[in-house]
Amino acid sequence: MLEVSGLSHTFQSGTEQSHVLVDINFTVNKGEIVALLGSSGSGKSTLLNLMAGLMKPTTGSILIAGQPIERMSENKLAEFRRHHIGFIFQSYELISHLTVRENVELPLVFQGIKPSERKDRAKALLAQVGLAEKTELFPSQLSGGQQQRVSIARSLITRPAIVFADEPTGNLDTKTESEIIDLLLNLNRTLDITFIIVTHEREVAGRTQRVIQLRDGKLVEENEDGDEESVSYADESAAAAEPASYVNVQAGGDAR
Ligand SMILES: Nc1ncnc2c1ncn2[C@@H]1O[C@H](COP(=O)(O)OP(=O)(O)OP(=O)(O)O)[C@@H](O)[C@H]1O
Repeated sequence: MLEVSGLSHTFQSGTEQSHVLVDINFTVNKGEIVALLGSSGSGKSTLLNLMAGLMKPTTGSILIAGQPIERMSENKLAEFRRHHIGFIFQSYELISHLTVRENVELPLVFQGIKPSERKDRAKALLAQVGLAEKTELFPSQLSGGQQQRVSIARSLITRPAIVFADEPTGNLDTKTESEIIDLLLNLNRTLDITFIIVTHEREVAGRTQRVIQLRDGKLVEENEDGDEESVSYADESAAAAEPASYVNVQAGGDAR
């Protein structure tokens, strides 16, 4: 489903080079739900942007559903993303003047699907995420957790091969976070869709089938047996307290 091989990424700012990702290799099978865990500056967003085809890697390859996305033209990539990749963002990214249902339908508008089918599919998915009663409301009339449910429904409406969720519970309280993770686990099981959840929270990562951990741009830990205890977090708090190793990055790079 997703195959990342020999992936490295270097940002260049003037004469400074920052090696943000170094020789990353992993495979995610169809129907898996995987947390991509790492502290701030570890390279999660860069890896996510590469896997989603939003940036080209310096070296290495990314296969999604057998297609090497790093070799695609911008147009082909945009088309590929529209059909095969779903996104869930920390800040929901809903359109405020569209209703909940219209927000969920939007990706199908771009695919030229006729209105009656769009409406049916959006309503079915909204029911599945627990919002059957809210379809004609506007996003501002919903709680944060409900807005994230809308965004989850929108990410699934095209029946994508894989969904990337970027800190999907980052703006939510602990109880709502847990409910949203329950929902993602449930959708993963019932729809057999592959999910990659980017997070810096070990509580979130601890709930997924598998954890891929990044530290300073390198893959440091893999847990494939679903056993939370076998994931080593020993250095995680120390790593979080350290400044990023790429502090020399200037101009254009946010040296965190
Ligand atoms: N466009 C860029 N130019 C230069 N350096 C960059 C650029 N984008 C990111 N970096 C650097 O790459 C490193 C990894 O950043 P990245 O955003 O991938 O980390 P992250 O794990 O997602 O962090 P966070 O959780 O804070 O979002 C950081 O040191 C960052 O400063």
